[in-house]
Amino acid sequence: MTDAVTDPRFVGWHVEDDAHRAMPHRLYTLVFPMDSARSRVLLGMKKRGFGSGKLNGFGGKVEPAETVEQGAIRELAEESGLVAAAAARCGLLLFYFEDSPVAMEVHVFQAREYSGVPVETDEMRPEWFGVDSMPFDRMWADDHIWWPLMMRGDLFVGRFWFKADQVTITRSELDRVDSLDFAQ
Ligand SMILES: CNc1ncnc2c1ncn2[C@@H]1O[C@H](COP(=O)(O)OP(=O)(O)OP(=O)(O)O)[C@@H](O)[C@H]1O
Repeated sequence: MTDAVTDPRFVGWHVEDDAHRAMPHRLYTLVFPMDSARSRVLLGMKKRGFGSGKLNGFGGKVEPAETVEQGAIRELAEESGLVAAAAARCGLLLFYFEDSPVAMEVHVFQAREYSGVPVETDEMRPEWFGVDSMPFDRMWADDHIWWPLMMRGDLFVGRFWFKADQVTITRSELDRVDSLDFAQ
């Protein structure tokens, strides 16, 4: 596994305080395939592993030999069957769980053009939802907080502190940013 502390792709240090910057970070992607013509977004019901039972975008850990965007496109294909040539950066999320010494650095993307049709995989069961009727009660507790910014087209950076129950948020920060260019 990539050494999370020295991973040169880690960009959280641009927005973190000294204490959190010193934590090991693991990089993840989170991709939302958009169907703008019908104001829909594809979510997947996670069938196993971290976050199982929740609806979420598609994504996972970034592999050592790929860029974050390549990882986003790869996970989208693996988990949903959709093939995208590019993914647009929307935000950066940092998650701290009280029982974990490793911070999660999640790079959020939208896929606006893609080919293929959604297929159920071992990991995810895909389903379309209207962007104005999101099933936030079946998603991660942070999602409803930053979702409106993403829908407005604002770029954002969020930090969320979770209890070990993976439900309770004890502290949060969310900022609109002019650029995510540091997150290359
Ligand atoms: C805490 N609040 C959260 N809010 C919204 N999304 C969250 C999240 N916490 C994790 N996520 C996303 O959940 C996926 C986990 O990925 P995860 O299944 O662990 O990775 P990967 O597919 O590589 O796993 P395998 O080890 O191969 O099974 C990944 O998209 C990551 O961005």
